[in-house]
Amino acid sequence: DDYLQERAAILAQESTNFLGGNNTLTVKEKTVNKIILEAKNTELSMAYNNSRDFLPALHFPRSKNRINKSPVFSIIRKLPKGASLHTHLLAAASVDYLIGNITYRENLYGGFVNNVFKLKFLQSPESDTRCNWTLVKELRDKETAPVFDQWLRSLLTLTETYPNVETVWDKFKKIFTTTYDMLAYRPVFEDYLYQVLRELHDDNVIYTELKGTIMPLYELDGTTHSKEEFFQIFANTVERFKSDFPAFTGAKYIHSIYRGVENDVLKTALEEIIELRKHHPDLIAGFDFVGFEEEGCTLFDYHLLLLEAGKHLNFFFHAGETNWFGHTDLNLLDAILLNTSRIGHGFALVKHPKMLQLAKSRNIALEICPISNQVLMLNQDHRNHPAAVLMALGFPVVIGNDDPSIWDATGLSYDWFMVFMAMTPRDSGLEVLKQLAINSIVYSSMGVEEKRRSLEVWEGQWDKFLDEILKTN
Ligand SMILES: O=c1[nH]cnc2c1ncn2[C@@H]1O[C@H](CO)[C@@H](O)[C@H]1O
Ligand SMILES: [Zn+2]
Repeated sequence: DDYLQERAAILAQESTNFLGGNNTLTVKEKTVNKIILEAKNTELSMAYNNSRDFLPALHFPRSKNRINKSPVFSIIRKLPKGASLHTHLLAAASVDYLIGNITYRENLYGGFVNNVFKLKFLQSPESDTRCNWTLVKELRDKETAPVFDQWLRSLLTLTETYPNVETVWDKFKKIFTTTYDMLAYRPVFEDYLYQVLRELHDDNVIYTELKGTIMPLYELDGTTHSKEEFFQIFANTVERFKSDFPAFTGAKYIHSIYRGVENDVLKTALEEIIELRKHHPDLIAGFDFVGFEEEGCTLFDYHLLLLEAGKHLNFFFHAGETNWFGHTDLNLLDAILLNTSRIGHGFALVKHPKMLQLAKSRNIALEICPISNQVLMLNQDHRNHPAAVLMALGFPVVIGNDDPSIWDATGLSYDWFMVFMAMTPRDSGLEVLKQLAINSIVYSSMGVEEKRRSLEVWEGQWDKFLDEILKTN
């Protein structure tokens, strides 16, 4: 009797501590929860004795089509997920859109610059002398569209397996080199950003924070827009989207530069973004570094500049996106000491109990991007993702999609699926999903009024979602 009591008490304690474990569900939510748990348990049971069928254990490019058929996934697609707070603008729209729409536009040229294939809009191929440009239309006609488009797809995605982290990052970086100039063409940039928001909206996401860099947007005649104009165009596009889709509450920009720049370059970049933010306080949320974390500089290398800039600027640092212990992962410590608002990935955080405690007491949320971690080779099976431990501790976690374009994904639901199926216990259901959605709004950098409105919109969607699940099950 004592034994059973003690056993039950421990289990109860663990489930209360788990992310969302304190949520009490309404009667309606409890009914929906039953439906969700039944679907979850059916899928888990099928995989239990044959873990080859456990979709989160497979490489995403191989599991994607099967996930599309999963009943749990179809519920997650419909579920109002709140926000995506970790998305890189230049890898955020689906590759289908890039290839099927943008690369079919007039005046798009392709050519090899330093052995990397680049795409760019040009009025005449002579206007850029870095290589011999050929019209994409000619390349496509020569090879036939299916062959050429398949080649492009292989260039723009990471769907194979690679020997190690270094080789996968090499290919990953090249993808951005291939598309950068193409996306910096002003009319394309506007359509592209609109499409990014569209795909999130279609996936029942209402708000996002996009990590990007200030692109010198150009016109066909070669004129380029200023940094100020870049933000104006960005802001106008977001506003246009919001007026077309009133349920979408907004998008902000997180300025992101390569983590290997010299100190003087960083100093200028920080001063510049602080200045630009004064003109666009609602759009520019803050600052981050991007790039392979083992490469370039550590946050500690930059800490003096960052301490100063931190008086005027919020940080959203990628940190601890690594399997190493004792060097790269110390970026976590500096991110915390530099007062980061959230941590991107924090894959290594569980190895540092003191930092974990600090992050929790300072209410720093962790942006987890499971599919990114798998494709970029930090782990293979999502059941081994360290975020399961963090969620078990009740640590504030939010889900991001990082670079969905690169793994031929769209929206945020695939990452939610991995978290729900592989990182939460069998009997965790709607209470955890609800908390993940609420977290994404609470830990965003929206102002008080923006948050209030987003929560209100989300609550309306949530109620509709419950009704829809009840109606169709
Ligand atoms: O998860 C990530 N960690 C670090 N850098 C990243 C990640 N995802 C994308 N980028 C980097 O961001 C830039 C595009 O905005 C690219 O340079 C890409 O390498
Ligand atoms: Zn990232």
